[in-house]
Amino acid sequence: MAVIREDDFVASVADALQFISYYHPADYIRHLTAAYEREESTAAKEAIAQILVNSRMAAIGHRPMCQDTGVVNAFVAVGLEARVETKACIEDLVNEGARRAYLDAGNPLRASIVADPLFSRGNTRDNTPAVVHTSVVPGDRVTITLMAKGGGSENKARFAMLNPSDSVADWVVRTVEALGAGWCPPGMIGLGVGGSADMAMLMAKQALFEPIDMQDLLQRGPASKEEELRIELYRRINALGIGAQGLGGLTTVVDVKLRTHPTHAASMPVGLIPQCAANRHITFTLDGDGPATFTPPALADWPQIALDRTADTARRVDLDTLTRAEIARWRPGEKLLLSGRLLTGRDAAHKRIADMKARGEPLPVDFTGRVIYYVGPVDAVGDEAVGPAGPTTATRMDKFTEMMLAETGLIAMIGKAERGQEAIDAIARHRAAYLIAVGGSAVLVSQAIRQARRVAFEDLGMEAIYEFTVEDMPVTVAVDAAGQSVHRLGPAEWRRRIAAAAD
Ligand SMILES: O=C(O)C[C@H](O)C(=O)O
Repeated sequence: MAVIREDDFVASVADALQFISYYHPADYIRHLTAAYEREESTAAKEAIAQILVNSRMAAIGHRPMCQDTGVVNAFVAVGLEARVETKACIEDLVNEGARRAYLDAGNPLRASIVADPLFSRGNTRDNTPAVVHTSVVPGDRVTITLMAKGGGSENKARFAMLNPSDSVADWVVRTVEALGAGWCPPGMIGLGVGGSADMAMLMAKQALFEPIDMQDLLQRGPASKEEELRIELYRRINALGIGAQGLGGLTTVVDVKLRTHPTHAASMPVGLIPQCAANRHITFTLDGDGPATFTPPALADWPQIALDRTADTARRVDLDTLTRAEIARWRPGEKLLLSGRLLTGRDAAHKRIADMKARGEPLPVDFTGRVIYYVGPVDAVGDEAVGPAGPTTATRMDKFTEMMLAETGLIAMIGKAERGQEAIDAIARHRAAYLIAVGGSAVLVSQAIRQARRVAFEDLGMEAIYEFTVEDMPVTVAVDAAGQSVHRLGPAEWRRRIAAAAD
């Protein structure tokens, strides 16, 4: 009987979570590189290039590839003949491993979990608790699959109870079309079909652990009806033209993964979970022979890409003297290099600002003439000004946009993904602008941040308001002062082009 020591279990979970925070799986890099080489849309190609360069920087620097270091999902399969030498339960062991990994002094990961989700939503400060699923299997080993799942892609999980005669493919394509870009394409779509409502969602999550092999599948051809469906969905989703970061382009998904299970004759449960560019998961086995070890990928797995950072192709912007007149000259799709000071703020800060305004209280920060960056950064280590600090989904801030522009003096915003009509109307009304940085390129973005200091709402942890001083921070104009949106123009154009090429 294999005897697994408690500390080997905990240390293996901690090491694995550290490992996946900075190493992308090789299959994702290979498929993303193929997408980069194929991409014809300039904006989408640049976004994929940034994700690949960022991935290499994270691997070299051992810093998180994305500032959203995720919620820990653990699937623990305990062999009936294995013995884990502990008085704790499996969930506690996973949580202890997560705590160690997220509080690691050399590479602290971001604490994103809030307790009491309905009311106080206080940050637990160590990213626990994890979501733990335990099963009992034959054998004398313990096999653990860990995933650190980002909030932006998890937010776009969907479920439908279809009729048995309905087309699952049509539902999936319609659903992905409506997701927008908050899940940070290009990535994968995990599907679970059958079982019960809860099982379909679980299978959709587990499908994302399977190897990414769409390029091989396309080459060898389908060997089953499931593989035929995967190819159909891969082609139809990419034909939507959504593209990297929703900018319009050829690749929205690099693969579609599928699990199925027998179901009731009356039912067709379908779960859909997208996986963003921060594709972090790993499986290892404990056999009583010490903690698990993890083999780093070879740097040769990453393509060598030089990003275009010359001022010839980008407008330089001084944030400290920025005026509405200057903002009015920006055009959708234009590249900007920002220098100077900006403020940060995301979900919890916006809610608190709105509540304070409603109560007539003065704000602790003056937003007049300022630009806000929607971000929750990772804490700094060594000589970093701040840790990885990529954008968060701006769409969640839409409902606060009119208030921020009308009542605080704010003149522009930076985030990722599309804005809804409510926010676009507010932007046009106030002659403001919305800029985007590339989601999933957090290390790269943080290179432009020279100084960072918390200026308000310290109790919100990573959701506090910071002031960043940036130098040549690359962004793209996503909604201009006239209310034109690249997230509408780009996908519409690439959908047309892809359809024309198919005729
Ligand atoms: O929490 C974040 O930093 C980002 C989030 O995962 C998002 O994609 O909106």
